[in-house]
Amino acid sequence: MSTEQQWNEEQQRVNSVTDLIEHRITALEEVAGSFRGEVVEMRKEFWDEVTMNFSEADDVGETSTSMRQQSQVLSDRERSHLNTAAALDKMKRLHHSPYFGRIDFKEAGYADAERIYLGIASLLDEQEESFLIYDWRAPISNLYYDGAPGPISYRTPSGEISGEIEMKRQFVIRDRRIRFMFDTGVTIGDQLLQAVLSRTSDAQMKSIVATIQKEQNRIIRNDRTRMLIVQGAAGSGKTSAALQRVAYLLYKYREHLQADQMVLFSPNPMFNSYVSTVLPELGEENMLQTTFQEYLERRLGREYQLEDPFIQLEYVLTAMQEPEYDARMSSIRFKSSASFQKVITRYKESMLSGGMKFKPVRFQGKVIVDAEAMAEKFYSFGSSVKLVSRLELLRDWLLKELSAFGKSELNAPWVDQQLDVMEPEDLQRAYQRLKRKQKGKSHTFDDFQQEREILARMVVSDRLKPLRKWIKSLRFVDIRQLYANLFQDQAQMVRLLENEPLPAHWEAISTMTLRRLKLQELAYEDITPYLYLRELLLGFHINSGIRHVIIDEAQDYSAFQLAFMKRLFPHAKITALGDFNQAIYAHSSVLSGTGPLSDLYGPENTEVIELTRSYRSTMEIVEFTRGMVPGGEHIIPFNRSGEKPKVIVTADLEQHMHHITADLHHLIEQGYESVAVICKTAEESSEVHALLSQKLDTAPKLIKKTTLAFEQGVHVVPAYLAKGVEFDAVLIYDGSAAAYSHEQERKLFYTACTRAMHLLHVYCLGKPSPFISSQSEEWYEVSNMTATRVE
Ligand SMILES: Nc1ncnc2c1ncn2[C@@H]1O[C@H](COP(=O)(O)OP(=O)(O)OP(=O)(O)O)[C@@H](O)[C@H]1O
Repeated sequence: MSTEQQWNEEQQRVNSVTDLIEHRITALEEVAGSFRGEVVEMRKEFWDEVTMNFSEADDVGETSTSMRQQSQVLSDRERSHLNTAAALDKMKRLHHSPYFGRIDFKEAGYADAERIYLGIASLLDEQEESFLIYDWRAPISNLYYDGAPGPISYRTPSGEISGEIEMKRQFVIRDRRIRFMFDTGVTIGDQLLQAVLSRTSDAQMKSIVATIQKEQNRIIRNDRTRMLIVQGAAGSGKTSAALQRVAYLLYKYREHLQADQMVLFSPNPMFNSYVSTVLPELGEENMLQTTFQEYLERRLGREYQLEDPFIQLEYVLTAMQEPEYDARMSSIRFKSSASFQKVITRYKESMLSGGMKFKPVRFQGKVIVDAEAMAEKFYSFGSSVKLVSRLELLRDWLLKELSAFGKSELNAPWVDQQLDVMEPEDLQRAYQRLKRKQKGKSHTFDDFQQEREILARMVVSDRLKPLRKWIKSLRFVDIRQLYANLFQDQAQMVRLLENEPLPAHWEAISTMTLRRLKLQELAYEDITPYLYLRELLLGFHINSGIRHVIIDEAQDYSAFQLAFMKRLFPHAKITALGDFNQAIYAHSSVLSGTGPLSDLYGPENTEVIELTRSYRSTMEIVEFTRGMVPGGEHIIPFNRSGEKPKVIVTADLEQHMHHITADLHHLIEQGYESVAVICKTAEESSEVHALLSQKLDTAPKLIKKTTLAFEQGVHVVPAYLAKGVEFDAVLIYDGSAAAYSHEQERKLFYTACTRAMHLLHVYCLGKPSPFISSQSEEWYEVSNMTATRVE
């Protein structure tokens, strides 16, 4: 058959499938319209339909049954309405683009091959017997992603099916018309991928279902492993694969798994908005999205001023000249390590025999039970009783002591004073309370003495309430003092470290930690250990409803934090995605090989998948950036060409800004939709933003750590906040040796440069960074402007 004939035949199929979809849309719209009307009517009539009669006690029961039945009918109708709306939404999406792939599969034992068309949702024919379109997540669709033409098999719930793929075809169909169509081999359409990747970027991430690659498919469909680790080069599709994986799991386990049982940990709030449209685009609800910092804030933010990872990073990047710098670095490394976690675990064990610290129970400045008495009581319970049980026993004892204290205060002068100033409402409240307690028995304040006692008891009880709550929630354990103690007692720390050495600069670390604790502050590196100690002693908060945790940029979590997450989500499978070359924090973890991530659930429960092909950037950008990191030669660029990255060396700030501004003007004129000027720090970003705002017609957008939405246009952004996102063109504000030459800056520089999809210009105020100059000049073009004058 000629290509033209094939094209016509396929176009006819597109026509008839689209006709059917249109027909379904009309039918569904009718149903949806009538449902909507019905539900609105029912809501209005709700109170008429139910039998209302509250006059007699017996009728109350009848009325509530009637209301229950009526609200059941209403909620059934609403559910049907929602289902219809979802079906309609699915049809509309199919209408826009019904399918993107076809495979002809001849099952063993059958004479003819079946034509299988794949789309973002399935569609049955008019008789509801056979599939006109298969959902991309259906078992059979795996053949499309996984197999080349030839013999193959796939797994279904009822067993393995084998056969042969006779043909694999790709389409781009938009609004009833086939725009592209070609037959393809193993890799799904280099051609289509070329077309997709050459497009300009979007304010939102896109779904990649039509072009999922074989190795990405392994990530998406992996549903057995407890811990799935993906180590992937910058732009290799880790985040994309993770999101399609969520859609896949929601489809495969739709009977048991809901979107709110999955949570994504993102590097920053803006990233959340960037990825938030992918799942809805695939017809699924969004999973929960958060950042680790948000979680920490929720747990400790009321008690402490918490430093966030960005402030810590800014310190790491800018404070090299400060006297405490080396000590802080040593502190960050130590406190993020698995050894510090062990230290804290041993510390807790050691408290079985001594060392617990308590806060005295105080009332109006007066000590009711002092810390020594509490410790004495605590250790009187005997060594066989578990620590947490001892705390509970101590709590019960304290509550009794508090009751006794309350009784002894009934005649205290402050109570009299309170009684004197009692308002009539208070008296009324007291009376009501008494009545409730006595279960409706008639009661009057007939006896003055009795009345006073009742009111006094109420006054005392009200006043002691916060203290009772404080005791009940075990807040009498002095966690701050216990944490401080780790840094006050060097001999103890040496013991707890067992055979490991004290970290360098121990004394300075201690002083720094204690100083901040005193100010009610926790440095970022202290937050997780502090919380861990608290939870070890008072009991762990766990979230047992979550079934899947997806950690993006997993290399940015410390060993300690990862161990913490494991405890927090005891019933979840974990998907951790990251890139060790983008590990920009001082506490970062490695992803593959032996490391905290792979140790978390042990080798038998862990699978590591590596992605080495980079899709985001042009071949030239990948060739340039991969030279900056060790092992970069393993990163394979996707075959898409653009211009070589440019390195522009300038002599002074004026000249520097002049060239950057001219470049931005030019890029805007050329139609680049998203351009980023990437700076090193937040401070530098706001300075550059101010300068550019004066020079450009439309002020660029400054991205801060609090920025929530990612938009098109020109941005100024610190490198660490550009993590995970991408831009059509990237201008590095200053890639000079003065800005990037320390080893800890290498990965930040790499992360910044790899945000570029089509164009990368590195401006250098002075000599270029060694991460550039150590590379062969064949990978980039240099323009030295130092000798030219700005007009
Ligand atoms: N199979 C694919 N088909 C089409 N586009 C793809 C595919 N895989 C990745 N991409 C595109 O490549 C770009 C990078 O993908 P993504 O952001 O998921 O990579 P990443 O590995 O998370 O990157 P990084 O670690 O650098 O943040 C995105 O524009 C994405 O749409």
